Amino acid sequence: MESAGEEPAPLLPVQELAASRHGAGDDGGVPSRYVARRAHDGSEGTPTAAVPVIDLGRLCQPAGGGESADEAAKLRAALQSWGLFLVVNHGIEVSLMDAVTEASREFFRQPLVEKQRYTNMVGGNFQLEGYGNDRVATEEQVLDWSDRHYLKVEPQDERNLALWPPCLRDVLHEFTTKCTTLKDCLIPEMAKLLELDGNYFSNQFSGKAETYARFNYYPPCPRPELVFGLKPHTDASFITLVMVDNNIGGLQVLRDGEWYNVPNKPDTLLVNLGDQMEIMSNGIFKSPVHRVVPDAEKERLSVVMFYSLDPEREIQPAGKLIDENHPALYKKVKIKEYIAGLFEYFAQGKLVIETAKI
Ligand SMILES: O=C(O)CCC(=O)C(=O)O
Ligand SMILES: [Fe+2]
Repeated sequence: MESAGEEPAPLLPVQELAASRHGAGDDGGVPSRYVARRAHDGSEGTPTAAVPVIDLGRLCQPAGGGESADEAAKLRAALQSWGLFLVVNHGIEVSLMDAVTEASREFFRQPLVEKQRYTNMVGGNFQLEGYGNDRVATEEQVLDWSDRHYLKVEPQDERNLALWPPCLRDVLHEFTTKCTTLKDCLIPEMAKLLELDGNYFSNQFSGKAETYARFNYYPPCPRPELVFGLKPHTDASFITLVMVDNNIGGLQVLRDGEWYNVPNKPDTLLVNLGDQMEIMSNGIFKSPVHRVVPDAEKERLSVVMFYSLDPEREIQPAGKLIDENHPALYKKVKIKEYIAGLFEYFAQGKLVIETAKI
């Protein structure tokens, strides 16, 4: 047994683990620490989510007009139902998206010793940034069937370039710039849907607002129905952009107690709302619970950009959305403390948004 407060030893990356297992036994060689659920929990018949596809060029036309109103109506439906949507005509060249995915693949394909140069375990202590797995707090914690590389990309002067592998540097810089333009275009449209000033949310993003990039790698798993690539969670961000390897599904979203597959559409980006938006919109917009299931045969990669407000900022439901018929549903929370809470709750398989509810 571990003594209280002592962290268990770091784990082998799942990529290495997957490569060393050969499907022996009932559990296909999946170690018990990764077994999150019983087989046959109904995931075979998972329906597909009818996730709206939003044309960003039409949505963000400077003069507004009919086409833009159509897209805005679709956006409203998306934000009030699934909490996520796909974006086309998003202004990011397919060649850049492919280059980022390829660079990520190249990073994970390197020998372990190369990747360990960017490890998130420094002197036996877990660091948020870097390559590895999530923090392991207890022996009982159910582990996810994935590895990741996690980097702060904004503010630019807070980048820890020593953790940026050469193969990712230029493409990640360019991708961040493009994703931030996309986010800056989307967020005013969301404010307008709530009848808030168009700049209401944008004004909350100061120069200290933080963006993290997360490169997820999900190796094939001999028994995908027993594990999660990522456990069910909501994102603690304001908004998240996800680029998924074109050919492999696996992302699922929870709605009214039922899981749905999120469809894959080549060259699109997926946008999902985070808890910061749910809180500030007083729950009108939802931060969806989602999870990832690995594939039995194929590896899966995703690149995720988490846009968050300044860690020192406190947020609460927008005053204009509160009146006697619409009481505040969430407490005031400090971003920094909320995000720290996310990692703690995620490790325990719980949702941090519950702590913010009144
Ligand atoms: O890999 C994906 O499709 C989603 C990843 C995700 O939800 C996350 O990194 O928070
Ligand atoms: Fe997520």
